[in-house]
Order: sequence, then structure tokens, then C-alpha cells
Amino acid sequence: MTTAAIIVAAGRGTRAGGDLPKQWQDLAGEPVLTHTIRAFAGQVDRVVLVIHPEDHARAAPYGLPMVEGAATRAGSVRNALDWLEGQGVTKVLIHDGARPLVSASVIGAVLQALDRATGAAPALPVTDALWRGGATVDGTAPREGLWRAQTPQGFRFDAILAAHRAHPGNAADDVEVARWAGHSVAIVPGDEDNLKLTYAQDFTRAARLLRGRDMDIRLGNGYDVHAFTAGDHVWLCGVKVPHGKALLGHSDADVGMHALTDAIYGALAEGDIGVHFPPSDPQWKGAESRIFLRHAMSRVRARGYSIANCDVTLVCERPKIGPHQAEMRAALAAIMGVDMDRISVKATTSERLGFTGREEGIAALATCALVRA
Ligand SMILES: Nc1ccn([C@@H]2O[C@H](COP(=O)(O)OP(=O)(O)OP(=O)(O)O)[C@@H](O)[C@H]2O)c(=O)n1
Ligand SMILES: C[C@](O)(CO)[C@H](O)COP(=O)(O)O
Repeated sequence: MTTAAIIVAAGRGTRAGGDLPKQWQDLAGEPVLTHTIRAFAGQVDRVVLVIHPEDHARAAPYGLPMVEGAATRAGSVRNALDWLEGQGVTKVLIHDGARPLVSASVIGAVLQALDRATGAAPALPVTDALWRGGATVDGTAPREGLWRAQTPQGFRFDAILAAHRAHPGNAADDVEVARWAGHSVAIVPGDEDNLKLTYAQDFTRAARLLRGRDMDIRLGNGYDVHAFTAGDHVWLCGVKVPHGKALLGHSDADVGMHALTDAIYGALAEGDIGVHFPPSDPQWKGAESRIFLRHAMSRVRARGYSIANCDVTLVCERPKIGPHQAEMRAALAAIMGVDMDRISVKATTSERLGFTGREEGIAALATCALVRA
């Protein structure tokens, strides 16, 4: 069984306006047609583009077979069906190049429905009331049983080829052609986001939907403990805090910064501090923990993320953290290169219970949210 998709992109987009036909206009940094073609990658065995002769050079870089369009959409479809004949195609999907947000699940549902039906197409029920009129409402129309048609519209290949060849022409879509030839067409659930770019304002909505779709949010947590040793200060969240003890560690033992750094590595699924800065490596002996945090931040940026927010909790009886809280937030924010309002530092005691309660050491927990838009 061979499946093919015909993407019709030979129209001139007169209703959308602009310097270029709508399928060549920019949508979120790429031509509309690039998004549409990408949606079919891996979904079908073959993709054929139907292109206006003037657009040949623009479409060539896609490296897909190109068929010349006709004066009408139906004529454009017919040219591609003729071209595919004899290539062993059993199921064909016919899709508007101007519907760049079609989802894999809609494509999959149409293909699947073709196992049982000659034709299948996505649609959404009409939910708004329907009126007749112009400047005023002159009447109403029942909406029950009415659907808003989308693409891809899918068919058994031989059936739709024969139907298009016999049809007198100018059908609005391929379902109309198939039904005219006597085939029944199953309706599969459409998708509100699968809009057709028809008018200029449709681009704004499509760009907003694409932005939302691409957003990626990642969460990480970190936990660290350091024991007290003899000394007169501790480093906590980048601040030197006078204290009757010091924290023991291979580096400067900044337990808060370590927990935060691990939370960031965790969000990226890139291990923890020990993986990037092995304690067995003498070069990190006594190292400032800000080196680790800066490295984690460089990984965040390299992967295209930014910090949404971080939250660090220090668990200790003493030193008291409150007087240093603002300075700690400012220090972390400066090292990370983010606004201070994205960084929280807070503290709690463990009610004198456990190792922190006995003042044998300090524990720290951190969470971090990364966002890529
Ligand atoms: N002769 C045509 C007309 C339309 N199409 C394609 O069919 C799809 C849906 O058509 P429509 O939205 O009507 O596009 P245009 O004809 O380009 O728009 P307009 O009617 O505003 O000029 C579009 O991807 C369009 O490129 C085509 O391949 N050949
Ligand atoms: C095929 C179609 O997308 C179904 O909704 C639509 O009919 C084609 O566009 P047009 O605006 O009707 O020309």
C-alpha cells in the first residue's frame, strides 16, 4: 500500500493580499508552505506539490516532485492526480497549502478512516447560530447537521482520479467531487487550529497558535547537603555569611547554589554537578560554586531555554538566613544573568530534628522552571 499527499499551492491568494501569494508569505519566520510540508513528513510515502509556474524557483529547494497548477483548485488537484497515476498509490490525501497547522492526529485519522471508507475528511460541527442577511439580520437558518469542511480530504486513489476526470469542474473541494461521483465520505474530527489562511488577519491567529505549540516548559529539582566543620563563615547562595562554623566540601561548599545548579541540570536532563565537575578532578578543589552555576546557565542558553523562575530553600537552624535573603537573590540573579524577581531564596528550620536540627550541617532544596518559546 502506498500513500501520497497532494499539497495544492498554486492559488494566488487574492483575498489575503500582500506582496506574495499567501503560501509564500512569512509565518513565524518561515514560508507558510514550509510549515504545511513539515506537517506531512513521515505521515505518507510521497508528497507532491502543486505549484504556479511563476513559483517554480521558490518551491524547488523543497526537493519534492512539482506539478503545475491550473486556473481552479479542482484543476490543480486533477493535474496532480494525473501525475500520480500508475505509481501504485492506493490512498491519497489532498490538502490546502494554505492550512499550515494541520496536526499529525488529523492526518492520521483521515488515513485510518480510509481503511474502511472510499473517502474521509475532517470537519467541525457548526456551533454558532446561522443568520441570513447583509447589513441587518433578515432571517435565521438551522445549523443542525452542518459542518465546516477542512483538509486533508482523503480518498482511495482510483476512485477520486476517476471522479475528478468525470466531474464538470469548479467543485469547491474534493469531497464535492467524490460525492458527485456517488462515493460516500466519512467525517473524522477536525481541529479548530487547522484553519485555512484566507484573509490577512488569519496570519496573526496562525502565528499565535504556532508560538503556543512550540512552547516547551521543563522542570528540575535539586537537593544537596554539606556537613559543618571548623571555620568562621559559610558560603550560601553566593553570599559569604559570618558563622561560628564552615561547610565542608570539595569546592566552596555553597549548598544552596549546588542544589540550584542541580535543579537546572535536572530540568535539562543533563545529569548533575558531579557529572560536569567530578569531585575526583583536583582542578575543582576549593572552586567557587558560581563556576558550576554559570556552566549550567550556558547549557540553558545553548539549548535555547531561558529561566522562568527558581526557588531555593535552605534548611538550617543557624545562621539565620532572613537578613541575607535579598543579597542572596541578587547574587544568584547576577551570576545567572536573569532578573531578581525570577529567583527566590527562603529558609526553614527542621524544628531541631535530624542532622540539620542538631546543627551538624545544612541541607538545600531547589526547583527550577525553564521555558523555550
Ligand atoms: N487554482 C488554484 C487555486 C487554489 N489552489 C490552492 O488551493 C488552496 C485553497 O484555496 P484558496 O484558499 O481559495 O486559495 P487561493 O485561491 O490562493 O485564494 P484566493 O481565492 O483568495 O485567491 C490553496 O492552498 C491554494 O494555493 C490551487 O492550488 N490552485
Ligand atoms: C477545500 C477547502 O479548504 C475546504 O474547506 C476550501 O473549500 C477551499 O478554499 P475556498 O476558500 O473555498 O476557495
